[in-house]
Amino acid sequence: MQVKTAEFVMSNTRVDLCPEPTKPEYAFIGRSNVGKSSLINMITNHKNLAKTSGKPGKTQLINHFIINEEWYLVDLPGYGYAKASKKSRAQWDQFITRYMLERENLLYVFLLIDCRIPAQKIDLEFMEFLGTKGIPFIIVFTKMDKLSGSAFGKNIAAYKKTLLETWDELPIMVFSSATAAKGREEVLDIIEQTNTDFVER
Ligand SMILES: Nc1nc2c(ncn2[C@@H]2O[C@H](COP(=O)(O)OP(=O)(O)OP(=O)(O)O)[C@@H](O)[C@H]2O)c(=O)[nH]1
Ligand SMILES: [Mg+2]
Repeated sequence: MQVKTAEFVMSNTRVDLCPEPTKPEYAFIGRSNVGKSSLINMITNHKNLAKTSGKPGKTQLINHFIINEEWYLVDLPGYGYAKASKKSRAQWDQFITRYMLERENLLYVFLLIDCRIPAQKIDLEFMEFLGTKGIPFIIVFTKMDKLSGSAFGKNIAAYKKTLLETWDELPIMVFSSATAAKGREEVLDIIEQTNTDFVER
């Protein structure tokens, strides 16, 4: 699939203020600094569509982008930022949980994992939350360019093993690098294949 147009629509913290849920939506979530905003830019081929930063905690709101005037990509704030205050963590929990549960046009969540880091409790718990609520998700391993092929293979094998301790089968997985433009076609293919599942309620 080709990305012909990609435009910013709006930012907010409230589901009821998001765009009308009349088009399929795909959200990007994961720990702060994992590369959510960078991946959105890479996929859409727009350098600065989503704001990125070397410092964790850059994205703070629910950001909607419309692609080809047909579907939404949503950049979300990350979780697990050690320096975030208790209050801001509680706020994150509240509005992200609401978004996940109430956003009726949300088709898939892309859950990003840094391929260099061993399985983290916070990510596994978030997957469990999605599983319990029946929200379909895809794992995207990020920053592949930062590891050699053998270290990467070893880390992914260990991650799969951890997942199989709780899940009967592995979710779909995509391996990506925003700097090396890897994983773009895979993500776009998933979107193309699932777009048609959308039924307006
Ligand atoms: N080498 C490399 N660096 C990356 C990649 N993806 C993101 N980065 C870098 O990682 C940092 C964080 O990227 P962001 O895209 O802002 O991360 P985020 O998940 O949106 O972070 P928050 O909005 O703070 O939750 C930036 O310095 C990016 O340049 C990648 O695939 N490879
Ligand atoms: Mg971000």
